[in-house]
Parts: sequence; C-alpha cells; structure tokens
Amino acid sequence: MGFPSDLEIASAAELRPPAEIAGRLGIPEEFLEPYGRTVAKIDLGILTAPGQPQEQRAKYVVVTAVTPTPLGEGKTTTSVGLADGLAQLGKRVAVTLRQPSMGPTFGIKGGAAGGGYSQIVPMDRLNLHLTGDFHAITAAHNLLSALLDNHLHHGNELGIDPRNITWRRVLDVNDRSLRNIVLGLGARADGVARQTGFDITAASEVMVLLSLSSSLADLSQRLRRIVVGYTYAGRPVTADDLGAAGAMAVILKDAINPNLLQTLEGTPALIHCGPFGNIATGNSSVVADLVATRRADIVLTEAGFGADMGAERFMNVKCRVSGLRPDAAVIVVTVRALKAHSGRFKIVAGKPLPEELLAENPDDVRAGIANLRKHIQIIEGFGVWPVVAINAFPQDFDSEHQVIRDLCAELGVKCAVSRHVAEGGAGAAELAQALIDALDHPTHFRYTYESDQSLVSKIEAVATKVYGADGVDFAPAAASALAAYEKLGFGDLPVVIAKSHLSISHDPALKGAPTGWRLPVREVRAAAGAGYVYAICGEMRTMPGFASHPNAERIDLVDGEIRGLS
Ligand SMILES: Nc1ncnc2c1ncn2[C@@H]1O[C@H](COP(=O)(O)OP(=O)(O)O)[C@@H](O)[C@H]1O
Ligand SMILES: O=COP(=O)(O)O
Ligand SMILES: [Mg+2]
Repeated sequence: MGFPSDLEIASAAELRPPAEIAGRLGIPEEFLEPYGRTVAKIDLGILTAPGQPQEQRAKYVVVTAVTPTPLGEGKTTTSVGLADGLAQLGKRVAVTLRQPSMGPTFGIKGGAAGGGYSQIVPMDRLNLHLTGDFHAITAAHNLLSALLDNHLHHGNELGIDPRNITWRRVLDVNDRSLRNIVLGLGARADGVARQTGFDITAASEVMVLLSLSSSLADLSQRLRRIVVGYTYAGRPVTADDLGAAGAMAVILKDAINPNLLQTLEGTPALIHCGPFGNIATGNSSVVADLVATRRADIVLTEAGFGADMGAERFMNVKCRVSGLRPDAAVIVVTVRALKAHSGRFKIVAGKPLPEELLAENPDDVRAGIANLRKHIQIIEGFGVWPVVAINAFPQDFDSEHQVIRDLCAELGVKCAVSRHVAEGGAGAAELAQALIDALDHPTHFRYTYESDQSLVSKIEAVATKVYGADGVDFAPAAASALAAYEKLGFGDLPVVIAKSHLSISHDPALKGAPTGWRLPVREVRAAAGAGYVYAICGEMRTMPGFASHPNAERIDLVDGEIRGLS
C-alpha cells in the first residue's frame, strides 16, 4: 500500500476541540464562536478587550519561496510542518494562512491545506466553504455591483461614465465564459446595457480590503473609499457615493473575525482571507497576525508565490498596515524548481514531471541556482534574515540537496532539508532549529520605498531594487493614470505590481535571475478601498479558466464520503 492520500490522512485525524487549540495560544473561550465541532471564529474584540495582550511578543516569520513551477513548491506544507516542528521543540507557535479559493480546488492545483502529514484540518471544510467568508465577500462585492447598475438604471444622477466603470462582479469559480459579458439586455426595465465581466473572488478588492482591515471601523472606512468608476468629468465614484458601504459592512461583519483551525498535530492555525498573490497582495489577514503575534512565541505566515510576489507585498503593503515587523523569512526551495530554472525542463500542472528531471543531476540544480541566490538577495534587501528550507521530495537525491547547501554556506545563510510532508513536524526538526538560531540575529527591517515617494518612483523602486530590472516603461495610458491618481490624492498609497509569478520578470519564459530587461507597465488601477495602486504588466488573468479535465471531474460524494478532494 502506497503513501496515503492527503484526504485519507486528514480524514483519519483525531481533531481537538477549538477551545483546546485556542488554549494553546491563551485565547479565552469567551472570544470563540464555534462553527461546528472543529472550527471556530475568534471575536475581534480580543484585540482591544481589557486584560488581553496589546503588543507583539512573537517572533514573526514570513514563509516565501523561489520562483515556483505551476505546481507550487511547498510554502503551505512547509509553513504547517515547520509550525509543528517548532511546537515539538517546545515553542508556542501559530501559523496564519489564507483560505483556499474553490477555483484552484476544483481546477488543477487542488486545495491549499498543505499535504501529507503537514496539513491543516478539517481539510475538506478548509477547501470548500469554511465559515462562509468567501461567500460573504462575493455577496458584498456583487451588492456594490448591483447598486452601481441600479444607479445607472434610475437616471445616473452622479453622471457616471458607463465606459469608465472599473468595478466588475466576482464569483469563486474558474469560469472563463464570465470574463467578458454584456448585462442589461432585454427590455427597458431590465437595466442599462453595458459590457463588463466577472473576476474570481480571490481577485476581489473586497477580499484584499478585508485582509488589510484592522477593525470593523477600519473595514467600514475602507469600504466607503472603494472606487467603482469615474464620472464624465473624471471624478472618482465611490461606494460611499452609492450608499453601499454600510450594507457591505453588515454582510462582512462576521467575516472580519479570523477562523481558528489546527494542524494534524494540534498546532493553532488562523485561516483568514485569500487574496491571490499575482493580481492582489497574496497574504492572509492583518487581524489574524495581530491576534497571533500577541500570544505566540513564533508566528509563521505564508506569502503567495515567490519572494518577488507575496513576500514583497507582505513587506511593503501588509507590514506597513499592521505595524508588525518580520524577524526572518523562510525561503522554500525544491530541486524540481531549480531544475526548471535551468531552462531545460517545462513543468505543466496536471502532467507528469519530465522523466529526465527525475534523474539524479546536481548540475541541473546548479544551472538553476541563480534563482535561489536572487530570492535570498530579495529577502536580505528588506533587512530580514533568510533561512532556506529544502522541501524534500521523494525523487530528490542528496547530491542535489548538497548543491543548495553549498550555495547557502557560500552566502552564510542557514539552510536545512525538511521532510515534513512525509514525516510531519519531526521531519522539520532541522529546519525548526535553523530558524530558532536565525531568530537570535537582530534585524534591520526596511521598506523598498517610503510612502511620500511618487507612485512612479515606488513602482521603479520595486522593479529595480526587488526584481533587478534596468527600469520601467510606462504605457502612455498608465503614465497619465498615475498622474491623475497623484492629483486625486492616491499618491501616498503603496503599490502592487501584478505580473507573472512564474518569473522574477514579467515574462514567464525568463527563468533563473533575469538581467538586462525592463518592466513594461501597460495599465494601472487604484484599489482605493484596500489602499494601494496596482500596475499591470503583461497578460493578467483575474478570472482563471479550467483545463480540459479539471479536478472537479474526479471529486465525488460516495456513501456520504468525499472522494478526490486534494
Ligand atoms: N515534499 C513534498 N512531497 C510531496 N508533495 C509535496 C511536497 N511539498 C508540497 N507538495 C505538494 O505540492 C503541492 C503544492 O504545495 P503547497 O504547499 O500548496 O505549495 P505553495 O503553497 O508553495 O503553492 C501540494 O499538492 C502539496 O501537497
Ligand atoms: O497566491 C498564491 O499562493 P501559493 O503560492 O500558495 O499558491
Ligand atoms: Mg500556498
């Protein structure tokens, strides 16, 4: 009998009651709202209640990775396994992660509960509805969409230019057919006809806004600031102008409370929000980290995709909002990713790995190691200590791991092989100790740019200092939009660069550590509610599509039991 499936391992797990898990972080039961027998929400009142800790006490660690293959290199699994490894060393640990989108769950990549003996449980609830937060975000987002079109239908008093509406609709599914739609067809009573479309819920500004909100009051203020489009005179139209923000806040009132789950070994896991890491910030919520860092010794939080993506947003956007400062960054690397960065192999999700990639070949690892070196530089650029985690796969060879260890030794960076998927927390013992050692070092955290810099200079700073680009080429429409945003008072906002996550550059074909290139910005948009301006580079999908045979075809309910969920 082979290695059990993730679902088999998760289904066999004995889960502990939420009150026991909360107790491991000193969270009183009075702040828990049970959602079933194994999940609870943590009441946000805990952040301000008398007698509850108000300051960061934990060492704060972001888990990032090298530039991934389409399969993902193991940040979620490593976050979970490392948390369990630290707990086994006697540390009071919490791991904070995003809630998975049902898009990838029914798509190709599958769920995001981790894998093997490093999983968040209950994994089925995690990968499906959890406590309904995604549904609430979808409802709030689409209420605003409906109120916007209702305003147009009833005479458009605000003078909204129907050709300059930036707000779309969302749904938590991969449905390419919804990318471009025409609504308002039919009779006069059926609304005003115009073209728009759907994004996936993980790409909703409401998702990011919720993840960056630090209180209900902050949430309400951010909702009011959402810009849905512009008038014929070019003035931004907000959710407040449409009177939508209050009702949206009511829909989201419970969703702002973080969800308490657990790892297979009973380590507390705060799961909250789920913005994608390419077109959005790719990090879990600020409030979950505020709760966790006031109670744990060490908090691990995952940032999506590679360090140029989720970790950059974590440092420059999320930390700027939370006021928390990271002490270390775990950079997850795999042999398969570095071999892919040699440029010799193409890895396709849903297809078997190329046979030659599975053969022992340290030279192929060496040929792609520049990508790891660059990600170490990216993390050091924030004044944060890197720790390299070699996420060991069954097909790896020691000689290939040695190539990675040699680079880390050359750079004076701590490195450990971790076998947490196969062995759970015990498999992460070497990595846990390496992180504990790294946390003894003082850090000198710094942003890539300051808030008072211009939007252009912020984008140029990320492109050149983080990505290593020679410069940025702004399309005329992007340049004029940035000038307009400065005039509209958005100039002090941080920036997010929406680009391919499959390369440090914007071009997914450029592997390793690309040099001699410039970042082309074709469009910019203002997420004024969430509080950032984003630059779109290259083709960005905000509504993914299914592959020809997605996971959904292999997921079933047999005698009341779920099958095929991974
Ligand atoms: N060491 C490993 N051995 C086997 N499968 C792994 C290992 N690490 C990760 N995986 C699998 O690879 C996929 C991506 O892992 P995940 O942790 O979600 O990556 P990321 O968070 O970086 O996208 C998941 O299906 C996971 O179960
Ligand atoms: O947003 C992306 O997250 P992962 O890197 O965990 O897939
Ligand atoms: Mg992940």
